[in-house]
Amino acid sequence: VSGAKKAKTDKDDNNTNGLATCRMLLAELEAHQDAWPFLTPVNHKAVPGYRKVIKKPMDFSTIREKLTNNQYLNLETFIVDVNLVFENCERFNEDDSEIGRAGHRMRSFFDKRWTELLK
Ligand SMILES: Cn1cc(C(=O)NCCN)ccc1=O
Repeated sequence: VSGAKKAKTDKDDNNTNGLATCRMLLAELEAHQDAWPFLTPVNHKAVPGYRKVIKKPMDFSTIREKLTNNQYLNLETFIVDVNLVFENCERFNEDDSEIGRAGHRMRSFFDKRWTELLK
């Protein structure tokens, strides 16, 4: 019947909610040589001012945890968290610093990859 709704299963291989794409993108971010500042949560005890300045900390291991716990509805909600990593980095670090430059390189890598994958 034309109106019959297709039952959604996790075997839904047309990747409708983009979670396979999220897994692929996160694996590439984690493997990138410039990922080191972003792999784990910033240690706010070791980084003065971080907790006060950055209201919504985010890092790749937290994103991995959320993905594993099925907390991302779709690619869009995943991209919001990845962009939060880079926004926090730009807010807290000088552009002309090791971590600032790593953040810019990671952001341009990510932008290029997800736009390629979505085409
Ligand atoms: C993203 N970010 C990371 C650090 C950091 O120290 N990371 C640990 C590296 N081992 C400090 C400030 C910051 O914005």
